[in-house]
Parts: sequence; structure tokens; C-alpha cells
Amino acid sequence: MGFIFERAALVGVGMVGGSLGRAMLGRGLVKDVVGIDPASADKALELGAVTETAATLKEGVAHADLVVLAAPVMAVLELLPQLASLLKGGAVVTDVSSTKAMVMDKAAEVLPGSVTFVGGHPMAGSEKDGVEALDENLFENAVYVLTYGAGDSQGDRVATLVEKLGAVPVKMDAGQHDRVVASVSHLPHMAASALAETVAANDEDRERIMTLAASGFRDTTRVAMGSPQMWRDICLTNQEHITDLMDTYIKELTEVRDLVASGDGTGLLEHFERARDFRRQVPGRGKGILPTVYNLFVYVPDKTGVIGEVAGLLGDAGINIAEIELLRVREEEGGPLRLGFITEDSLRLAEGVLKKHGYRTELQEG
Ligand SMILES: NC(=O)c1ccc[n+]([C@@H]2O[C@H](COP(=O)([O-])OP(=O)(O)OC[C@H]3O[C@@H](n4cnc5c(N)ncnc54)[C@H](O)[C@@H]3O)[C@@H](O)[C@H]2O)c1
Ligand SMILES: O=C(O)C(=O)C[C@]1(C(=O)O)C=C[C@@H](O)C=C1
Repeated sequence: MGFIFERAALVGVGMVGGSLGRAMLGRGLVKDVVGIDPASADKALELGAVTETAATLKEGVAHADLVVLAAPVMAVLELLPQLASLLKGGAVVTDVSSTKAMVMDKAAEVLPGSVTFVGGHPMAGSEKDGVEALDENLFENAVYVLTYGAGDSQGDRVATLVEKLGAVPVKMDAGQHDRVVASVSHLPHMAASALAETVAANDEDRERIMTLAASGFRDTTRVAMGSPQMWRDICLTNQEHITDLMDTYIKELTEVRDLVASGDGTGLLEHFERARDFRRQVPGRGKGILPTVYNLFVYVPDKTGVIGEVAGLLGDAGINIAEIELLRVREEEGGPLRLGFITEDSLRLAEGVLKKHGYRTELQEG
């Protein structure tokens, strides 16, 4: 397969940039990747996320035919004007920023007509930051939003790159993107961080809180562990949509608070039923536009190296594991390991291999 771009420059090589660099190189989609990031370019080179580093933007982007901006959004807004006079004619510039309207406007304002800007936002990530947290499979089966005009062949070229990364490109207008992510990504972060702060304020019970915090608290606050700088920048570049939704959320919380205060059991039941109905409709994998994952549950004992052993057996048999998750482990008892496969054939093959080696397995199409 030929390269989609010969030479890519990554400006910002943190968790997302590093994942992208490794994924593009690993899949043979680009020939070289130059990393420009004073804080992490050397580490990125060590981790194989880039093939070379550059100390300045000028040196880094001079010969690049793809430039990916993967720094926090406010930095991206500052980088765009600096890049304008440094880019090679015909270069394609894209980003991975969590907000799109301000970035698209800035790109249109400052970039020369000889280059094309294609907005990008992979809907994949985690609460971890820094290049050490890179994951070359981050984009597999993830929705990847792209913002570009109809008939823009460079936009289609970036969409091909995204597809070859294993992601699902979804074309969307910047304003619509920002409104939707404010609901499904930014408001959840505001809620999670406020929830964490509310609980943290309870000094008296602090120790017992740490002991009792189970999956409810963990599930609803995981994202509060995300990079403060990234979330500050998201808030500063999507203010209106976030504050509108927070107003609605505060109203909703007040209504629920009043139901609790007045002991309105019927009202509470109705509230929880409506919330549950909606939450149940949010598609898991295989029900929305993302491909089905075929799940195999493997019961593993609580012993060191068991996950490596299972992965090794499947790897030796040439079977690709798309997802791996350890569900519950009780000390000395072990627990189920969920393995996700993209094809039913891989699922059946994996089942055969593991059974042959004495593992108890259970199938489920998820
Ligand atoms: N973390 C996620 O889940 C996620 C998911 C999708 C998109 N994003 C977006 O991706 C971007 C990067 O996020 P991340 O999670 O990789 O953060 P990160 O903190 O891991 O990486 C950001 C990197 O940018 C570098 N940087 C900052 N300013 C720079 C500059 N002027 N020039 C060069 N490098 C610079 C930092 O040194 C750091 O290494 C952000 O815009 C974020 O909104 C994040
Ligand atoms: O999974 C997480 O921890 C994330 O915060 C990822 C998440 C999201 O909200 O889904 C966060 C911001 C990015 O713009 C895209 C993805």
C-alpha cells in the first residue's frame, strides 16, 4: 500500500499526537513523522511515535505535506498564525482539537490559499495525558469528526487516512460539532469535576469516603482525572454551548433536589425512569455506526501473568484482539476477562484455542 502522505509533522506530541504518530507509522500511512514539541519530542522518538524531531516550527513543517496540530486548543489558535508563512505550498493542515468553530475560523483567517485546512476531532481518548500514555490502537473503531467543504479532495484524502487508522470518519459542520460535544463530552466533564469537588469538600468523612468509593463514584467521575489544561482550553473555546447546557443542568438538578426534599416518590420514579430510558438508548458498540464487537468471556485465575498468557496464546495463533477488559477479580478466585473481536471468525478461533488450553469460556455478541 502506498503512503497517503509522505512526510507528516506533528505539532504537539502528547497522548493524542503520540497515538496518531505511532498509528500512522505502524500502518504504513506516512513515510516520516517529524515531532515538534519542546516537552515531549525526544520521548516520542524513543517510543516510536515520530521518526525525527525538530527544535523549531520552521524546520519541522518546511517539507511536510501533512501538518497535524495536536496541542491543547488555545495553543492551536496561537500556532495557526505562526505556521502561515512556514508551510509548504499544497500542504494539508489538520488538527485533533476538541472544539472546532474557533479553530476553523482562525485557520480560514490566517492560512494562505496555497494550503488546505481540514478540521479533525477523534472521539476517542482517555483521562491520561502525555506521550507515555499513547495508544496506537486509540482510533480503532472510534468516530472521527472531520470538518471540510463539499468537493474538497484534500478533505477526502484525510478521511481516507482516518479510515485506514481503523476509525469511522463523520463529516460535520463546526458549529453543529461544538453543540453536540458540549452535550456528550463537555457537560459530563463539568458534572464530573463538580461532583468530585463536592465530595472532596467533605473533610470529616474523607477516609471513609476513600474506602467506600465504589463503581458508582468511579464511573461518574473518571473523566475528572483528565488534563486540567486541556479542559480549561475546551471551556474557553466553547463557552456559549457549555454555559447554556450548564444552565439547563443546574435547573434539572434543582428540580430533582426539590423532588427529594418534598419526598415526592412518584416524581422521583418518573425522573429516574426517563433518565434510564434515555441512557439505555445510547448505543453501545455494534448498535450505532460503529462495527459490532464479538465478545468472548474467559474465566481466568488470580495469578500473575495470566492476561499475558491469554493474549500470547491468541497472538501465536495470529488472532487479533480488538478489546480487552478485566471485569471483576476477587483475590484468589480470579474473574472474567472480556475479549472483543471484530469478526465472528476470530471469536470462534479464539474460543477454540483457549478451550484447548483448558480455559473456561462463554460467548456473547455485544
Ligand atoms: N485527551 C483526550 O481524550 C482527547 C481526545 C480527543 C482530542 N483531544 C484533543 O487533542 C489535543 C491534545 O490532547 P492530549 O490529550 O494529547 O494532550 P497532552 O497534554 O497529552 O498533549 C499535548 C501536547 O502538546 C504540547 N504542546 C503544547 N503547546 C505546544 C506548542 N505551542 N507547540 C508544540 N507542542 C505544544 C505539550 O507539550 C503536550 O506534549 C487537545 O487539543 C485535546 O483537546 C484530546
Ligand atoms: O474518555 C475520556 O476520558 C475522554 O475524556 C474522552 C473524550 C470524551 O469526552 O469522550 C474527551 C475529550 C475529547 O475531545 C474526546 C473524547
